[in-house]
Amino acid sequence: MAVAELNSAFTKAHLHSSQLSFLSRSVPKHQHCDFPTLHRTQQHARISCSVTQNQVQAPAVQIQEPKSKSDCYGVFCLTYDLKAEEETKSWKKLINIAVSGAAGMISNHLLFKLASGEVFGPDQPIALKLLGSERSLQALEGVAMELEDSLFPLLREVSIGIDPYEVFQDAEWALLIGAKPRGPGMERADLLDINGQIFAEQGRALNAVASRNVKVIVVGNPCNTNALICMKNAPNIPAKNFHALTRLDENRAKCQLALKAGVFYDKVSNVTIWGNHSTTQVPDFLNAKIDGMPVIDVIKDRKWLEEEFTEKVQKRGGVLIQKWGRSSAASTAVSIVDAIRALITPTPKGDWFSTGVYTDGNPYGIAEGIVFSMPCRSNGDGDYVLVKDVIFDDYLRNRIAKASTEAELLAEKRCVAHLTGEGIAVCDLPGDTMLPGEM
Ligand SMILES: NC(=O)C1=CN([C@@H]2O[C@H](COP(=O)(O)OP(=O)(O)OC[C@H]3O[C@@H](n4cnc5c(N)ncnc54)[C@H](OP(=O)(O)O)[C@@H]3O)[C@@H](O)[C@H]2O)C=CC1
Ligand SMILES: O=C([O-])CC(=O)C(=O)O
Repeated sequence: MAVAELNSAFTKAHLHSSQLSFLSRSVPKHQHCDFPTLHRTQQHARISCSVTQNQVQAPAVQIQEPKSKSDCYGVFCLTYDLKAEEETKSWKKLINIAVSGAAGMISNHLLFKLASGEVFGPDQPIALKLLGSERSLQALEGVAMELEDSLFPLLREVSIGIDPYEVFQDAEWALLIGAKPRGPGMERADLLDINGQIFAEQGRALNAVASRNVKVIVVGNPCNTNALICMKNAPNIPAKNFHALTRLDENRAKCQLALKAGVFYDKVSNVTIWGNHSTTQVPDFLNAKIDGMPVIDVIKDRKWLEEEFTEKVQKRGGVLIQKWGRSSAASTAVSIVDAIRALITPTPKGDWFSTGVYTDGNPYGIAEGIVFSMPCRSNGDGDYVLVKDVIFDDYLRNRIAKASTEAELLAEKRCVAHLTGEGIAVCDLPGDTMLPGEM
């Protein structure tokens, strides 16, 4: 993209959105920025340019650099004065949000929700740090351009890059979406290994450069075991900060229960997804409620609950792929928003939410050392506790054991032992179970 074009787009976007007073601008006509970065902090806005490893970059010239950043190359750093901006006075401190697979389908929905303020709130400015690869870098520039053109006042910085050690710097949230999709004929063990390598590296990068209390939500499949690998490679970050996304499954379960009961879905609460984000997951109707009443007292069709409901939720992703020709993207982005909001707002009294978290110390007797979806509550500080007051009867216990979601995760863990530092991998996966999207 030409520099002049960039300047005009960034300047226009910023002036228009926040009525900034323009302080200084210095951009040589001859230079070209392939990987532009828009930075807008409370005091400054600047455009910078990240480079790939094999690119030659002109010497950096710093212009009123507010904080030291390796990706800001002076001539591309524009500085504005935001002090006059009344509306920012009540804003909170900027937070850094890293997103991998940022040029993918899910991100294409998610990034605009994050930037709009609907996730972290109307007084929370954000910086988006987008991770791509050589293959997606050009597309990522397109994503960044669309973000600029959206004139989001709360979006203060956008940076793109392909090195997780740069992109994850100071990240307070890491939304790890990028992963290789399972192709025809590919064994689950192969997928575990290929994607496991990605999440091992990203775990190491988070460990090295992210905020010490970064919250990590792993979306890329197989997300439970990817989250485990990421966590094991980031020993300096609390294990409980790592989540595997099962909120989409919870939302799917709520929808099916509402449909069967003939109520709007806001009446459905206390739905837990137990286990793996795969077709072995156990959607829990025993503890679920409709309008405050146990689901089993409202839907008096136990056979439907045990068989049809359960299978519908387990296979919903695959049915959608058959219809759409691609996997759930918009509803996944919505569920990531739900998952974040569940951690940053107090859980409504008596309710809970599902998320895949580390099992160590769990009160349900589930094997330790795996990432397993369980019911949680939060007081809104980004942390959570496991819910103790759930009915955990023989039906549920057997279902979790017999449907082998626990055995499956334990087998996946053995299969990636080489990536978690737990010895030599032994891959004895029980059957070739599937992701919800594979049928
Ligand atoms: N947990 C859940 O509930 C759900 C999880 N998912 C999972 O989320 C992930 C992303 O889905 P979606 O955004 O739709 O997928 P897309 O195919 O649109 O994007 C995936 C991104 O992954 C990155 N990627 C990383 N490694 C590879 C590789 N080896 N080959 C190809 N691409 C790679 C690519 O970005 P780049 O080149 O920049 O690395 C790509 O943009 C998938 O793993 C999917 O299975 C989907 C729905 C629900
Ligand atoms: O398998 C996939 O890629 C999609 C997926 O996870 C889902 O729809 O739940």
